[in-house]
Amino acid sequence: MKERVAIQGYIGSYHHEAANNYLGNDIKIVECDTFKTLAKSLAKGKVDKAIMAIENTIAGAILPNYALLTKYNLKVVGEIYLSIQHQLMVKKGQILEDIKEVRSHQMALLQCDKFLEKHPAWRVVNDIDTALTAKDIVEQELNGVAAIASRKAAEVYGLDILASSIQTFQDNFTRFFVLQREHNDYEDFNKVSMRFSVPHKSGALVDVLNQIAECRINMDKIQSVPIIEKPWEYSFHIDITFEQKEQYYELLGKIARKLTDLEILGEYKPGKK
Ligand SMILES: O=C(O)C(=O)C[C@]1(C(=O)O)C=C[C@@H](O)C=C1
Repeated sequence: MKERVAIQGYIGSYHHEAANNYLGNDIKIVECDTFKTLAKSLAKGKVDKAIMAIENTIAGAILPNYALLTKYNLKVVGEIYLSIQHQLMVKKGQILEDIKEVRSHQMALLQCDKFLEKHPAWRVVNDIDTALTAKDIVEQELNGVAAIASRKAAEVYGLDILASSIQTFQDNFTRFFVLQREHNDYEDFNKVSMRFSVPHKSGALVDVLNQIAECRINMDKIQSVPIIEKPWEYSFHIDITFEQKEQYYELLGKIARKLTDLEILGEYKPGKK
């Protein structure tokens, strides 16, 4: 049986492209309207894996997704870095002057902020997913409406591209997590994502960071995420890479007893940047 893989969005979305890049084409894609539905589908065993965008080089972190990892107890087994080149597309025959409204996923709209500023008269509408906006234009024969989506979406649904690579900065990348219900037992991992909180006292976070430096471990990212039950308190999500696993085990030995809620979200191989 083919592996069932949940994506946020529809066929032709960036999540779809990320899933195929990592897992190949011989998989069963399960389309989910929201990140929450995606997380729930995986937690309930309706799919084997899920692909979840976590951060973008222009628009930043997708903060609610960090909370979903914890809420649904999902594990990171890999990551994908995808170049995101947004295209402005319309129903065949429509021209730039016809456009009154532009639709896309919220993150895609954020990434095209500069381009949209040049067209202040356009109504900007958030939608579930980039590919769905393209699909709707064709299926509902919408005039005066443009979608911001991938070249793949324009091909799949048959739209005309009026402007290419309209993101604010040409080098635009989104990082996706590959998620499962259980940890993978990879032998040769050299990247780890973990979450912890520290006591509200001076130097508590610095102490953890110092231990990372002492083990000669590189911290790729730190993200603070609000703890909703404790207003103005935060948990920290960090990604670390190292050469030898021993460095990581040494770090765990040093910090585990100081942190009450250390959680390993995943041990995996870094994606190709
Ligand atoms: O709408 C899509 O096509 C998606 O796959 C979603 C998404 C995101 O969630 O960030 C994925 C990559 C891009 O950053 C823009 C949108």
